[in-house]
Amino acid sequence: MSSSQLSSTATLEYVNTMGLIMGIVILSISIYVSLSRPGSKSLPDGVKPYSALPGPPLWPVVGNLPQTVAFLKQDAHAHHMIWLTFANRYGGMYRLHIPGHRFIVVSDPAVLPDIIGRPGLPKWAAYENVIPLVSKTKVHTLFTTPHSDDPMWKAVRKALNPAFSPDAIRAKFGLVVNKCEELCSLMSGFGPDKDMEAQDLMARLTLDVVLQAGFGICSQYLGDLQPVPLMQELHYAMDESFRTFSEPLRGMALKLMPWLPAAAEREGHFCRLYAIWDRWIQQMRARGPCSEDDDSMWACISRVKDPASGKQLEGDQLQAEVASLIVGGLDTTAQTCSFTLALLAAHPEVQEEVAAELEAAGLLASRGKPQPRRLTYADLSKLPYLDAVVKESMRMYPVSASGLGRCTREPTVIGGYLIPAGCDVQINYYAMQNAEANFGDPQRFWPQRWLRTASPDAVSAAAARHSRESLSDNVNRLARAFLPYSAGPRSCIGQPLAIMEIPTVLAMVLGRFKVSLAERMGGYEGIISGQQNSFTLSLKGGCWLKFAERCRL
Ligand code: HEM
Repeated sequence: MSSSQLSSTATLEYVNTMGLIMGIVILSISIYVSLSRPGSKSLPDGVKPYSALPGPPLWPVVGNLPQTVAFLKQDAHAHHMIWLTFANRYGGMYRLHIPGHRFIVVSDPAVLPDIIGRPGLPKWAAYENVIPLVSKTKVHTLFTTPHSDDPMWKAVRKALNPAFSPDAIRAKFGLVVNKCEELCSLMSGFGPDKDMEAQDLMARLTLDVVLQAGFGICSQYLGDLQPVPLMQELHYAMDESFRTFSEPLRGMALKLMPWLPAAAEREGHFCRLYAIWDRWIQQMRARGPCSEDDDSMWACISRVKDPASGKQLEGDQLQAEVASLIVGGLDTTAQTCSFTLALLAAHPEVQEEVAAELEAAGLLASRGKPQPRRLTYADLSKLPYLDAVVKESMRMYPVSASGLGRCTREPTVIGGYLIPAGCDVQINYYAMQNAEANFGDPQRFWPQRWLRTASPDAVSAAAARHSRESLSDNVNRLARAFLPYSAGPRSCIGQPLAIMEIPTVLAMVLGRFKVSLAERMGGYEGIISGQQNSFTLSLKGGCWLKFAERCRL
């Protein structure tokens, strides 16, 4: 490391440490002020004041110092686990005492209708951290627009619907199958002893699919295994944007001191990222206008007219919408596939259940049948156990772990409490889907809990507490606390593509290979301790797996 880099690192460390000390001083003052603030005087009947919300006492500092330090400094990527600990301790809606910041975390599904889709609750400011990933002029996109009554948001969402219609998704199925064939050949070539990093492989496959299916760009990232510039730049940018959020003083320091090597490095990465988006847009434009029956994402976006000017989207606005679709579909789908493979590798008995289901459908390779029949679109709806496995994996490791963030603009009743204006409200999907109140034995990877045909003794411990409820009610109750794609008007627009792509990848890979954890993962414990949350949930250090061909076992 050069001396200038060292001094840059030292400066940033100094700024962060000073920030921490200042934070503690400000915190102490604000705790004093907030404790001496009188409660709300007149409340509607049955509504409790904000101050009555349970929560960690004087969080973050007093009584929770280790977690505070972890959160503020070393391990901001682990905050989803802290939120879960608090959900189990303080219940389905609690507040955090953060200096100068009102913040509630919700994991009780009964409270969701008070938040999701409610007019007057815009997306919170944290979404703005996504903007620099997709736009150099910092324009809002479908994902970041705060209000769902925004005319531009409505126009883009409406225009994009055909790209995710059942017919459009079915039409892309063949492309996904071809990519999975390519993936299987690659795995077969590496042999059973090679450690393969599933997150990288899945991201390559997903990027090839979204670029080709959505934007007509025939990339070969899966085939050539060279570093993928978009993934390199995007992951740097995500990490950097996340740090701006978790270490605000670092972001400020980099802005105020552009001569620091770290600032120049940041600038270089973002320039390269924007150049990639630019290049792809030029490629798409070079193909000329789209035909009327083209329902690709690119064709749909190209048809959007700005409600204010009546003109088609262009420049950075167009590029940002395209980029946000690619970013939205990339790590989410890829990490879901890799978490599911890792969980199956760590639970061989569940993997064998999947194999039995695939075998019954003629989709499993074996010594006597090295080439199983080709997966069809119709097969996807006939694999209930695989579907339950995907649900269980998405329950335990929802890639959008931080869930949904909204902000109150005026005093608002949520979950029976009067929440003051200016409060950030988070439905933390990780906490909700792993909370003991919502799922029996939540730490157990147990796909059976999702099966309506499960035998009575397969009913979860939570269902046992509701002993008179039918299995079907049990599954419906679980589904209320399960929102990996979110819900309401701002739910995931790409869900139809993901729910076609994920089981296709899994059915084809598991039909050909037996998956096991590489030694370096350190067993199931390694999955639990390796999880990190920045924009999406992933495994720190990679998801290392081995793939042994079933026809050679
Ligand atoms: C496993 C796969 C996926 C998961 C778990 C997932 C999850 C989510 C969630 C939870 C949201 C709501 C976020 C919030 O309100 O904060 C969301 C929104 C969104 N997703 Fe996905 N997503 C997936 C795949 C995709 C794909 C394949 C695409 C596009 C190709 C996509 C594009 C988007 C966009 C554009 C939004 C913003 C929608 C709006 O606000 O109107 N996602 N996604």
